[in-house]
Amino acid sequence: MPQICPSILSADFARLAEEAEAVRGADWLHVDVMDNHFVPNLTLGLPVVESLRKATDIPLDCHLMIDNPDRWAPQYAEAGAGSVTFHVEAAAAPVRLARDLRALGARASMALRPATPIEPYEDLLPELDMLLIMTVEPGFGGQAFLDIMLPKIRRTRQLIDKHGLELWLQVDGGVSASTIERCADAGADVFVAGSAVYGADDPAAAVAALRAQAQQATESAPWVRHV
Ligand SMILES: O=C(CO)[C@@H](O)[C@H](O)COP(=O)(O)O
Repeated sequence: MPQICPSILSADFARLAEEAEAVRGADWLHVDVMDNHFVPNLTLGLPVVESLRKATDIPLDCHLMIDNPDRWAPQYAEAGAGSVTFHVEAAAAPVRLARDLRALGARASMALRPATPIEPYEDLLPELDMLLIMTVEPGFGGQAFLDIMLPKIRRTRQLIDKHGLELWLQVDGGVSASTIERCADAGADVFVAGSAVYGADDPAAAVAALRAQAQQATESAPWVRHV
């Protein structure tokens, strides 16, 4: 079943509790943490995650676009994030960090910028619960989807299948009604959508519609084994 994660980067930061309520039915609430070093934007941090955790039942999917995730990521797990994503380009010891996150009870997830290939990290995949392939340069919402990421999504799905892993494959950036089917067909099963959800008149209906589209595309996708 495809999962949809509305990104609160496109929400009204002055009304985050209401904005979480507006996407009831979403699988995860995607929380973009940016430090103005790893990416050229500054968003929110631990205190906001701690408050959001109390304000919504939707599990939090924290995407850390920050330097030194080895130091900070475990604190997001302790703050109640159900899933914590760090960037491999920023992590000093990604295996140790993934193990630390799992030990704290969070799902461990690793992200790749568009120019970072998956192949050097094949042996790390069993240490992860999710792999995030960025389909825009990280930093801002509302950017155009990078079609050139589709082969990387396909190759990653092949690696997941080759090793028989239960790893989720997430895509983030420019995911919308016009791109989600291509992502699902290539092998993604977890979809972050910011402007496509919060820019809609009815964000909860947009979540349901995106999930239905992804489900339909997944049913006929070449990577799905029908038993
Ligand atoms: O991480 C990021 C941007 O760096 C994303 O999570 C954006 O928030 C996605 O926004 P849309 O591209 O869906 O508008």
